[in-house]
Amino acid sequence: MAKLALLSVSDKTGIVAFGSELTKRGYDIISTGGTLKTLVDGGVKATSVEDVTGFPEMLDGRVKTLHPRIHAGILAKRDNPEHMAKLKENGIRPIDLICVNLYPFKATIQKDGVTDAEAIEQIDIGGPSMLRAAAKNFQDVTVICEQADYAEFLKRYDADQVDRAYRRHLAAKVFRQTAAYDALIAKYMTTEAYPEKLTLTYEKVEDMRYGENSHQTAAYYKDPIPEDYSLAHAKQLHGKALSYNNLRDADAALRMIADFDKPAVVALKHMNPCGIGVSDKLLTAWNLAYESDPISIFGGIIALNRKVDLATAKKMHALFLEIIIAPAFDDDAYAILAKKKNLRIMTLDFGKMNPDHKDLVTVLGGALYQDADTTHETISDFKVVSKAQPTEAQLRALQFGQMVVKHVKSNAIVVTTANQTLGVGAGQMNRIDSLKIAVDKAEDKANYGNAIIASDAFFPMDDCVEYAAKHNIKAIVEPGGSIRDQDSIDKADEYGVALVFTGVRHFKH
Ligand SMILES: NC(=O)c1ncn([C@@H]2O[C@H](COP(=O)(O)O)[C@@H](O)[C@H]2O)c1NC=O
Repeated sequence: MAKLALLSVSDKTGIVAFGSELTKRGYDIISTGGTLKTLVDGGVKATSVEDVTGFPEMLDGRVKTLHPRIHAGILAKRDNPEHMAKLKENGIRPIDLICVNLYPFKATIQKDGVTDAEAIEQIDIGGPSMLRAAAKNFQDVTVICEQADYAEFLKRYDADQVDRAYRRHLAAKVFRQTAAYDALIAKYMTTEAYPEKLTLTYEKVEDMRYGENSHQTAAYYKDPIPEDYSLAHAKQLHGKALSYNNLRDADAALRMIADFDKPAVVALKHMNPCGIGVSDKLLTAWNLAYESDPISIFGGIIALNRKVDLATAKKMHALFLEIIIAPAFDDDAYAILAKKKNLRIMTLDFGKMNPDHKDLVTVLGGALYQDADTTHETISDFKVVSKAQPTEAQLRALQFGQMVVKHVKSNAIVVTTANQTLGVGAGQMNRIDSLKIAVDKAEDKANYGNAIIASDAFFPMDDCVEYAAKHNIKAIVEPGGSIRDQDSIDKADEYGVALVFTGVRHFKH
């Protein structure tokens, strides 16, 4: 008897050609309403599923293929005589090939103003049931859930290579696809922040040349429905493919620059800022960021939150940089930057971090899922705990400093003015070492006279205040909260330093 294929697809692209090729290879075809019409209109001979089940499609299409005549035909084990006898006894024909793609749930929930009823109606039930049944019975049934596999299947069929390994490969793909489909539905319906099962799903963007190091393999995946402000929306206009480290750095840069409304330039290395400048003009912001640390910026990632002009582009062109990302580039600015073959030039409409964004990190044997640190404190949140009161200018610098320090790996100390980082001390295992690094980088800078210090977490003892004061720092912002806060306050008073507490820690491990 001829082989039997069931075709039931929402996205009908390529289905006529595929159906036609199947019939040429001797397959009989059965199909659901819309697919059947497409096939027949396209000149492909096919029979209605209704004729097989003896039941009309009903309940607005909620029940079409959910019938034992279909599912027994898929699930029967061909080498099990009892199964085959049962099929015969009930006049059921084995189905050899299932080709299904599902209702467009993802596209539906992305539509503006979609109602709950519309979304729910696009939850496919019969399709996944057939796909899963066929995938379970891959020993005997071939299952195709992607148009990309139509041609490959035909090629293999002709070469007599539709073997068990290939069918298993197709079956595994089905379980990934239905799991991802259900994960999206679960996300749409779930109201809990931390449900009992975390069923996140990501779609592959590309295999990467390597991971964090050249001996590590890696691939890049994106959220199927990325947040508005995210790397997934960035467009690469020029340059080499982004590496694993590039993507992580670019992500860190986007998180940093989102905090600034005025023209800002973030220069970043290894996920830490090496220079941030803010001004009324982009070029001035660039100069401030560059002068923060002209050495570390070499090979850095630059994010700019305004359209890049020629003057700023020329400055950047003079350096070796890995990535430049901005909302747009003037034509002449782009032309000069694009002279560098390898420089990655990217655009992204900058915005604010989604306040509900959650970050996922893996640990051995599990994962941690938490709110992203999207807040920063403003002057109105500051509590002056020292006798000395910060000046207006110092308050603005303290605000800038504590906006920057939360983006620096802990233990983090930054020395800044109100619009420029002067020294960044990142990732040391004790706070005083971070402070020493930050001060050492800052001390010879022209603007050091206006410098303040910001710390991502409290000072466990008074040594940081003392060190800062001895290096001419006049104002410090830190969260407070140490049992020895009073020691730091006393030390600030001893040196006449203004000490401000925010009450909010910004660790970044
Ligand atoms: N309910 C069912 O029995 C059923 N069987 C197949 N489907 C889906 O119906 C779609 C194809 O429908 P049509 O051929 O009528 O355009 C496919 O996406 C397929 O996954 C069904 N629909 C949804 O659950």
